[in-house]
Amino acid sequence: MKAIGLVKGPAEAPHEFTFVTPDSSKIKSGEFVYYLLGEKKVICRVVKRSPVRLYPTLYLSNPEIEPERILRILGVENPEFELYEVKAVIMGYFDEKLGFVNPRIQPKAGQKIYLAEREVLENSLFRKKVGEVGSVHIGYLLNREEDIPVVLDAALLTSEHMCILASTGSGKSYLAGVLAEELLKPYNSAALLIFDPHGEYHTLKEIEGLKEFSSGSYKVRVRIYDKDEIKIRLSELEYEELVNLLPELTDKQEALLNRVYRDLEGKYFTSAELIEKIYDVAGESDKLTAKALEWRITRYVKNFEIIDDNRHIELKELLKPGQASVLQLTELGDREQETLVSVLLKRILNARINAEKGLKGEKLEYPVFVIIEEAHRFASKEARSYKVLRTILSEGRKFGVGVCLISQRPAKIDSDILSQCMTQVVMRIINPADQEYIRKSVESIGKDMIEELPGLTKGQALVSGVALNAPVLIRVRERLTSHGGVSKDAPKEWIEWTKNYREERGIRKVERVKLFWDEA
Ligand SMILES: Nc1ncnc2c1ncn2[C@@H]1O[C@H](COP(=O)(O)OP(=O)(O)OP(=O)(O)O)[C@@H](O)[C@H]1O
Repeated sequence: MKAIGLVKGPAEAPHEFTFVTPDSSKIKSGEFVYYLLGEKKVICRVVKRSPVRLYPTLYLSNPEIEPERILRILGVENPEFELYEVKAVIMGYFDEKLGFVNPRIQPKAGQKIYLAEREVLENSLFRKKVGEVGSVHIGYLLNREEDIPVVLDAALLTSEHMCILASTGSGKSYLAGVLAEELLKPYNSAALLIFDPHGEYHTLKEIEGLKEFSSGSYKVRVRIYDKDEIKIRLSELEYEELVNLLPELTDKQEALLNRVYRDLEGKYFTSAELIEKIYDVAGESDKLTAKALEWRITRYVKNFEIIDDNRHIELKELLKPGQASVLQLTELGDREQETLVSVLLKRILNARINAEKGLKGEKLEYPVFVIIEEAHRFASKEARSYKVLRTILSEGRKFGVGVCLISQRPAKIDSDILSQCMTQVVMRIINPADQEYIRKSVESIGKDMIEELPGLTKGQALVSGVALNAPVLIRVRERLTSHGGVSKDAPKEWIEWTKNYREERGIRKVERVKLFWDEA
């Protein structure tokens, strides 16, 4: 146990203090240190480091001569000339039952500060150990060169919802892939659904051949659903969802459709039956309105390929423990995507409620976890899927429907929804409006932590919330499967395309015809 600094005194807030440390201790923001209170180690998080003594400018005037040499020439024994003042926030000593307990006693001036050892961090910051049942190993502590695993509690992560927020290209979907891998390990065996608007998650299929994902009778499965397999039944659409698909309805048409829908609610019907019912209810007096509705239903609803009279995705096929289902939305339009998310999530929530309450109807007997990429498109107030997402975020935990929202535009996600994500993973965010929005919507992220966000690089993140005991900065672990969202190498693809094009057409390099003067 080697001291790295000495306490200088209290800082602005009662739970903060400063200590002085030489540059060699390499203490950075986000690091964990402690002071002793009797036997107890009171753990503190470093939030700021500012220089108190630097080399005089004159010592730095010749790049060929190191300032330490000048000091030695001047007879200064200790070459640790640069000193830093570090602000630390007291988290408390760790108690197995209570978590961090703030002793409300500041360290005394001159008291020694120690760097928190690996064991101290592993036992206090995380609720789980790597490989334990219900553990999610997403990476390592950022500030340490040695690999200190960052492990989240899968139960809290999946039931209390989570979000991954970052500017584009920061590594959100890479991290979501790590999360999916962890949840599909035998010690979690999750029932996982991924809404994948950019086709980035098909590579998870590689899991099926990896030894890390099989144990005894456990065999993991990854199902990729493309456009042709994604179907929702017409009769599963709520009235508003159907109206949203039919542009420019007149008041009269809406009123007629509404009446028909009230009669059909909860029943299974085809588009022909819906149209027949419209004519029935309209009678002779409203035949023209019925005709206009028939025309719209035939033209617009039938145009949506995902809407089918009979077929729909079976929930029990889609969601099973030890299986990830990836819904590839790449070829679907925005309206189709939102309608799909809305209808499917509603069915999933109802199936969970039915199972938990022993009600009739479709049931899912186990909790499920849903990853939603591009969440700002589905969770903004204007989105068709907003209502169901808000319900799931506020009530889903009671019924075992957990959600992970991933977005590069957090400010577009409704704040009520975002504030229900109890574990937050925030990566590099440059836009100040997004930073401010996160600070306001996410309680556990303080101002000092927000300041870290622009300085993070690809694959680094701030993780906070219920799935661990204290916020930490991490570097994301390497994926076991390849990442499906790798940025395009355009020149490589252009060269490849040109080569194939020439080969397909038998275009060979034309040798220049030799002319008589070439011979000369
Ligand atoms: N932890 C990591 N280790 C190694 N490479 C990474 C890591 N995180 C991201 N990358 C690489 O960085 C690139 C961008 O990552 P990713 O696709 O996850 O970003 P993103 O935030 O999801 O971007 P977008 O918003 O555009 O979807 C990819 O090529 C990926 O392979």
